[in-house]
Parts: sequence; structure tokens; C-alpha cells
Amino acid sequence: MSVTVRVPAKVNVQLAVGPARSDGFHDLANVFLAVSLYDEVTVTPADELRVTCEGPDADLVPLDRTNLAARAAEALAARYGRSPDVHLHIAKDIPVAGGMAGGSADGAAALVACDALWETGASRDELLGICAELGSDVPFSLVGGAALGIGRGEQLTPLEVGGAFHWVFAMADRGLSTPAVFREFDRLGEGTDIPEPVASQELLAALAKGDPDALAATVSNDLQPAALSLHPELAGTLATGRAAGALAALVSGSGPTTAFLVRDPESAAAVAQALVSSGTCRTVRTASGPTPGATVAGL
Ligand SMILES: C[C@](O)(CO)[C@H](O)COP(=O)(O)OP(=O)(O)OC[C@H]1O[C@@H](n2ccc(N)nc2=O)[C@H](O)[C@@H]1O
Ligand SMILES: Nc1ncnc2c1ncn2[C@@H]1O[C@H](COP(=O)(O)OP(=O)(O)OP(=O)(O)O)[C@@H](O)[C@H]1O
Repeated sequence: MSVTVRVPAKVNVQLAVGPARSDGFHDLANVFLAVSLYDEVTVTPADELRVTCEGPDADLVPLDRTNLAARAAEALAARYGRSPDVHLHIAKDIPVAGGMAGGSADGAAALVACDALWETGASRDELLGICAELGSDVPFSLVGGAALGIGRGEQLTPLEVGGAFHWVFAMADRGLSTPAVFREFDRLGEGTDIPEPVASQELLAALAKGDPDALAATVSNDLQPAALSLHPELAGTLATGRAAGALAALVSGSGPTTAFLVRDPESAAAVAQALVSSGTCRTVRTASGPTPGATVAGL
């Protein structure tokens, strides 16, 4: 018997970052939108805990116990006093170290899959608690849709969304480390007064209306200057997408994936074509959101 769970990537339509806290994290006002790029995690009983991975970026994924899917299985097993001996297979389509929460997605998916396999009877809140211990983005990968994350980004409030938003994503030729981007944010902000992060009411209204023009006017990412500082070539990718008609162009989370909000699938195709032709990125994908969080796809 095995269980397969499908889990989406995310884009941050607002990422407001406060000053560094004493624990090294930053308080956020983090507006997440789940988008239709998916990983699938399949869990099967085995003699020992083992992780395998397939997909274009598979060689970049650690297969030891640092893999967030393995850590999720271990955390759930420890909670229920059972052995974590399973085979976790990750079919990976979400870019690795791309700022789209790929590792977090696998953590949430493995948790849901093991929970179904082991029939633990854990409540949703218990699962969300384990997710928050695994990483700041992991709870959102479980719930999907759209949500405002405060604290480290792990304290979620679901958000209403009035329609589908269409996106183009450009993957860069190398990844960026999330802690390195937060450190660069701190360095760039040295000596300045960094305000407490607050969600934009205009942005929440744009999401609720399903209005792409209003959303384009309000998207923001406080980590973008830090990501551009570490990866200056991204400025060219952003400019290419804007020139091709994207309503908004921004770095996704800690980057280096760049995200382009477009009006409809036709304009997504045009922006994607321009990005491919420009040679300023590794691969280009189109997607839409919101889409549900980690969901059992097959038993
Ligand atoms: C950039 C985002 O992807 C936006 O959604 C997230 O804030 C990052 O979430 P994540 O990858 O799950 O991050 P975690 O695994 O919790 O933390 C990795 C590292 O990122 C930094 N970090 C993360 C979240 C946060 N609110 N403040 C931080 O400063 C810390 O250096 C931390 O050690
Ligand atoms: N299942 C996993 N898939 C990918 N990377 C993983 C996984 N588990 C652990 N990692 C490690 O996490 C690092 C960051 O990978 P990930 O793809 O989650 O980055 P990210 O999308 O930038 O994350 P985020 O958007 O949450 O900041 C990788 O370089 C890898 O070493």
C-alpha cells in the first residue's frame, strides 16, 4: 500500500519584512498564493527511511535525513511513537532553491502522506504545528489557496480570492540560499529604521476581487533588493518580462525565480516566449493560482 500527495508551489504577492529578531528570524507580513506547479510525494512502507527523487532538478535535492520530507516523516513518527521506516519518493517539478517553497512543499506532502498511511488520526492543528516546526513556509504548503502569514510566516489566516490569477515564472541558472538573502536584507538595511511589517489592505482587496490590474499595482517584495544584490542578472529578466507585457514583475520570495503577473493565458504565452528568447533565464513555466494545498492524490 502506498499514498501519493500532490502539493503546490507558492508565490509571495506581498512579502513585508521587519527587523531581525533576537532569534535570527524576521517578522513578516507574508501574503502567499499557491500556484499550479506541483511536486508529488509517494510514501510506501520500507525497511528503513529512504528518500529518492526524480525530475529536472533531482540532482540538487539532498536524499539524506536533511530532506524536509524525511524530517516530516520522522517528526510525525516521533509524535506517535512509531518507526519512520518508509520510502519517500519525490517527483519534483518545483524549482530547487528557487524561492517557491519546493522543500517546504515536500515536507507538507510527506506529512500528509505518512499521516494517511499510518492512520494516526492527528488533527489538522497538530499537523500544522509539526509543519511550523519544520519551517516557516511549510504550514502554507499544507493549506494552500491564499493566506496571510505573520510571525515567521507560519501563523496563517486564509484569504478570500475572487478569481484565478495567471503567472509566468522564470527559473534562474543558479539557486539562492534563503538565509543568505535575509542576511543581505539586514546588511542593506543597516543604519535605517525598518518598520514593522503590515499587510496591504489594497492588496487584500485586489485578491478578494480577483482583479489582476489592482493586484499588479500592489504586489511588493522587501527581499527583492537583497536578491538582486546577490544575483544582479535578475534585473534583466524582470525588465524582459515587463517589456513583453507583464502587468507586474517581481522576485518570488527569496528568489531567484522571477514571477510575472499577466492578464490571461494568451498574454502568459507571449511573456513566456519573450523570456525564453531573451536567454536571461534557464526555463520558463506558466501557472495559475490559487490552487489547493497538499492533497492525497492516490492510495
Ligand atoms: C522567504 C520565504 O520563502 C517567504 O515565504 C520564507 O520566509 C522562508 O521560509 P523557509 O524557507 O521555510 O525558512 P525557514 O526554514 O523557516 O528558515 C530558514 C532561514 O531563513 C531566515 N528566515 C526565515 C523566515 C523568517 N521569517 N525570517 C528569517 O530570517 C532565517 O535565517 C532562517 O534560518
Ligand atoms: N525536499 C526538498 N526539495 C528541495 N530541497 C530540499 C528538500 N529538502 C531539503 N532541501 C534543501 O533546501 C534547500 C532549499 O530548497 P528549496 O527548494 O526549499 O528552496 P526555496 O524554494 O528557495 O525555499 P523557500 O521558498 O521556502 O525559501 C535546498 O538547497 C536543499 O539543500
